[in-house]
Amino acid sequence: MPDRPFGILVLNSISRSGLDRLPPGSFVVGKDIAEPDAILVRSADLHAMSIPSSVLAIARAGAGTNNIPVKDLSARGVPVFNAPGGNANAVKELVLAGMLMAARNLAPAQRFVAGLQGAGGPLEKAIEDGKKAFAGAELANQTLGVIGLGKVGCLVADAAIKLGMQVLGYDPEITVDAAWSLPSQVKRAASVNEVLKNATFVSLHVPLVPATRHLVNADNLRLLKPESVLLNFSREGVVDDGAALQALDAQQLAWYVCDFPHPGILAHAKVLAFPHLGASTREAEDNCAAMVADQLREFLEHGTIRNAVNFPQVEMGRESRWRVAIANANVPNMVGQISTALARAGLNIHNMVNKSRGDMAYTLVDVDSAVNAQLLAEIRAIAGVLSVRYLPA
Ligand SMILES: NC(=O)c1ccc[n+]([C@@H]2O[C@H](COP(=O)([O-])OP(=O)(O)OC[C@H]3O[C@@H](n4cnc5c(N)ncnc54)[C@H](O)[C@@H]3O)[C@@H](O)[C@H]2O)c1
Ligand SMILES: O=C(O)CC[C@@H](O)C(=O)O
Repeated sequence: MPDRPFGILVLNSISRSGLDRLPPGSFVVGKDIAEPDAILVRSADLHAMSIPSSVLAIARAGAGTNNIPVKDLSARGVPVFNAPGGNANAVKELVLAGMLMAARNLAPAQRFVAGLQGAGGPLEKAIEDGKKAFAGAELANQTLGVIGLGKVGCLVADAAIKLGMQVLGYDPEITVDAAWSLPSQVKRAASVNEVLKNATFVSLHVPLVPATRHLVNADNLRLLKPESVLLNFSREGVVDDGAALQALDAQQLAWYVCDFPHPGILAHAKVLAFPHLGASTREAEDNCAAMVADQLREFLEHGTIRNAVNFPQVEMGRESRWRVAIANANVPNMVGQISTALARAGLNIHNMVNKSRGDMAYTLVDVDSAVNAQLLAEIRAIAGVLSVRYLPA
């Protein structure tokens, strides 16, 4: 353990039930930590800030990591943790709310009723005369297209099936676990276009990456039926919002439900915009904060990597007091060079694990005696080694 507590810089409001998992003796947690060992964040834009060289890990208390410069951090050997599934139920419930709000015209209906305040005349008559304008449609038997069948998309698909909807799903990289968790009634689409052509409700649940920017755009919005509802709980940028507004104006689209408001869409009568509210429930905030706090603590204290978006899962039970954690490029002979350096220093390897994912690899080595600063410097100097940490228990 280090001779001082780990410093954790907190950049957004993070649930206490997560922060309380970082005990005061071992961690100093706050908004003003000068040289933090780690950063805990929700939606704050880390692209806009210079991340101090002291930072060993970033933990995102949520799913999306597009607000974090993951590539740059990978090059520094810094893992970026997130909380897969921690807020999925919260998002699912808001998607259902969005579908119902659109299908039943609830926002204009509510505005109509609020407008009756002080209008004079018999309220009952005004209500009965006015309600015709807000008659809607039921969800049952309609088709929902789900684009992105990860943690959120699978729950949305499942809930829609339970509501009696038909579900058409598209995800070219669906995981085996996600495929197993989907109800058998979900039909598989071969493309975004197939979903747009056949669904009346289309809900997006993909990360924002270069390949998903403007996934829904002027070209493919034309495929929608005029009564369609598009729901974007993914990210601003996944839909070309200008094209969505044009589709609304041209009556090629009935509603655009969006969790990422910006000046261009705020005032449109057919936009239902929420203030990035998908994950804002007590339960989701607690889940995500607890998950990332545990992952951060395990990493800082033992080098364990669980749920990093840029590193493999690496866990090794601790059987010796002396552990070295090495992040390195996934190139040949890294393990050979690390073991040779340890052997040259007369250290016996007690246990070792090395895993890779894409360009990144990570090695945990437990040795039978203490490691000195010179050996750590030698390992650090091996070409391809990105970071080295000594973690004596
Ligand atoms: N509104 C909110 O508050 C809120 C909350 C949680 C997540 N999100 C957003 O939703 C996204 C999804 O969350 P999740 O927890 O389900 O993530 P996830 O990683 O579990 O699922 C994402 C899925 O998208 C799929 N995918 C990637 N590219 C695709 C493409 N081109 N076409 C179709 N599918 C594609 C992946 O294969 C994966 O299965 C997050 O990245 C985040 O941006 C928003
Ligand atoms: O932290 C939040 O409120 C939003 C999180 C959400 O966008 C996510 O990607 O998990």
